[in-house]
Order: sequence, then C-alpha cells, then structure tokens
Amino acid sequence: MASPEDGTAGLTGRRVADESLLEDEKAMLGNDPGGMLRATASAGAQVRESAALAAEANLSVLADEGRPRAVVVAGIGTAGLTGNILATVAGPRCPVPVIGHRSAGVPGWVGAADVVIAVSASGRSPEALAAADAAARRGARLVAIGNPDSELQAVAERARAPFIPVPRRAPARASLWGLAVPVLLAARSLGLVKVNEADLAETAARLDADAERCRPGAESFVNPAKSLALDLAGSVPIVWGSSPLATVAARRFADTLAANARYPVMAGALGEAGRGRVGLLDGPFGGLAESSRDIFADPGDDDEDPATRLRLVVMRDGGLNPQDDADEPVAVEERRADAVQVLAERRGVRCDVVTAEGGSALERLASLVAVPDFASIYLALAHGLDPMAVPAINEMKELSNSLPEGMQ
Ligand SMILES: O=P(O)(O)OC[C@H]1O[C@@H](O)[C@@H](O)[C@@H](O)[C@@H]1O
Repeated sequence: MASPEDGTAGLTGRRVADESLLEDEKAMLGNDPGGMLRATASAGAQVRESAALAAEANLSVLADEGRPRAVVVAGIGTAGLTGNILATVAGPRCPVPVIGHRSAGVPGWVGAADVVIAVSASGRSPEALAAADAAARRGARLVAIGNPDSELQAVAERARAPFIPVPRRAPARASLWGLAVPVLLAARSLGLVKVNEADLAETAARLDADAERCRPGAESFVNPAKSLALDLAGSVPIVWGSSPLATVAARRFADTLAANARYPVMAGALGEAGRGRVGLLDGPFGGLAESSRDIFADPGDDDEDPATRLRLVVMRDGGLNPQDDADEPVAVEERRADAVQVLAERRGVRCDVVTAEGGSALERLASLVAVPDFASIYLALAHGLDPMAVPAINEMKELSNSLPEGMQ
C-alpha cells in the first residue's frame, strides 16, 4: 500500500488510488468522518421526507393566479442543478419556459407574470437570497426552498411567500433529492410537470435499493459504485449523456467527482459532443495514449505506463416512450450512444455505461445518479481523501470575501 503524500498547503492524500482502501469497511467509515456515505444513502428518505414537507406547505397559493409566463429556478451549485432537473422532468411538453439562474438576483425581464423558485440548502447563499428579494420587489410569485429557520425562510415570510423547509444535511451536494422534490412539487402545483405519488414512491425505493447495492460492506465485484470508482481511478473521466435527462445526470457526476474525489471531469450532452469534443478520443489523452499501452500489462500497474488517459462514461437513457413527441426521437439518441461506444473501442479508450431504468422520468434520473454519487465518494476514499471537506471551496469563499472591492 502506498503511503499518503503531503500535497501543498498541508493537504494529504494518495496520488495513486489504492484499491485496498475500499476493502475494510471500518477503516473506510473512519476515513469519512463527516458521514458522506451515510448522507448519500439517505437519498430515498430525502424524497419521502421532502414530499411530506411540501404537502404541508401552502403551495396552492402559487396556482391561484393561474399559469405563469415563465418559471425561474434560482440557486447555485446543487441547488442550481434542481432547475435543470425540473426542466428535464417537465420535458419538451412543458407549457412555459423553465429557466435556471445561477447568479445573484433574477433575469431583468422577470416581473409579476412569473414565478421564482429560490433554492438554497443552507438557506443563506447570496445568489438565492438576492433572487428571493428581487422576486418579491418585482411582484413575481415566489416560493423558497431550503434550510428551516434560515435567512431564506425570513425573506419568504416577509414576502408572504410559501417556504418548504428541507432539513439541513451538510454538505449541500448530499441534499440533492431533498431539494429537488419540493422544486418539482411546486411546479406540479402550477400544472407544469406530472409527478405523481407513485413516481415519488418508486424513485425513493430505487434510491434505497441502489444505496443497498453500493453499501460500504459490499465488495468491489458486487458493488457497482466501487467498481466504477476503480475503473475511473487515475483517468480523466468524460461523462456524456445520451438524452437531456441523462445529461443532467452527467453534469451531476462531474460535480460530485470534482467536489468529492477532486477529479477533473468533462461532462455534457452527447449530441453536442458528437459535433466537437468527441475529437478528444483522437488526442494525446485518448487514442494517442492508448496506442502505447501494453495490452498484457496489469491494468492497475501505473508504474509501467504512467500516461494519463481518458475514460468514457456514457449515461444512456433509452427514453420512456419511443413514440414520445420530443424533437429528437429516442432511436436517434440510442444510435448516437451506440456510435460513441464503437468509436471509443476503435480508439482503445475504455468505457463504462450507466443505463437508466424505471417507469418515470424522475425514477430514471435517480437510476443514473445513485451509483455515480457513491462512486465519487469511493474514488475519494481510494485516494485517502475526506469526501466531505473541500478546503479549496472554503478558502475561495474566505479569499473572495477579503479581497478589496473591484478585485472579486
Ligand atoms: O445550497 P446552498 O447552501 O445555497 O449552497 C450552494 C453551493 O454553495 C457552494 O459553496 C458549495 O457548498 C456547493 O456545494 C453548494 O451547492
């Protein structure tokens, strides 16, 4: 076992992932002092809890004024991703635009005809607070979602707007499901999205089942998250989604791989990538690195061949209904996903495939997010990194608060 290296600024970890660190459950839990594995395993419970809390909030006031002109989902980081989730679950038939807004305030055109959903796990991100304030000033309908007894709740109360409490589970990225469900239910009360009680129950059950498969005590050969983490170890992962829904899952994987495992990741839509970034497969981290690989060498033996390589992850959706009236037929998305797998094989770039399952858009999204969420934590643990604490984010906040005005 390689010993931990001291990085700069007192941070320690192992530059090369060590598979044996994923074998001892007790040691693994010791290396996860903040409890990221436990928090991530609560995804199914978060769905149920948030659905119950949203049912207690008075969301019917949102619908009193009828269908809005547009819905803006305001928040940053994981809270911001809930806007993408709403847009993709609502799908191409959504009668009004759903716009994610990730900076402070709201877009200039927002007014009384619109709805603003301000989301913040801590209830105190400047972006969500400024959005809630701006919505209230402009007379837009507001609903706020986040930490109870927070500044965000106070802003919502001052504006007499509904507030859906989401009990805090630090860090925000471990609260994705707790935050996303109230956003969907607020949009449902406006008639914008079809999410029924059975969809929520099935999504929660799937998240529970995936947490069980990915539990720390399950060994790599039966644990899909550990094996995905080990496949990605030492590579530069590229995550492409075959459909809009799968692309949201791809972006989520990039977020968790970066925050938990500190891996640089490229993520996006396969349709777009096919017209540009797919060229990466030809390059110095793709086919050129692979051509020098000794195919008989032990895949884990980095000392023999230390080249950094791409590793492709294809998130395949397959669609709920092939007759769907989406602009792009599912068959086209499927052919493109097949094509990129063939291309990767031709270039010698190794590829993992995560395939959606389930009978609703929400459940399918859950099936694409659950295993990769755990994989990002196992990859952190294999490098001896605490998956929860991200000193760089805190330092970045401190530094930008202390910079003189004009330099931020
Ligand atoms: O959801 P809130 O609390 O507004 O945080 C928004 C974002 O803030 C950043 O500093 C990080 O912590 C992200 O993980 C988080 O998603």
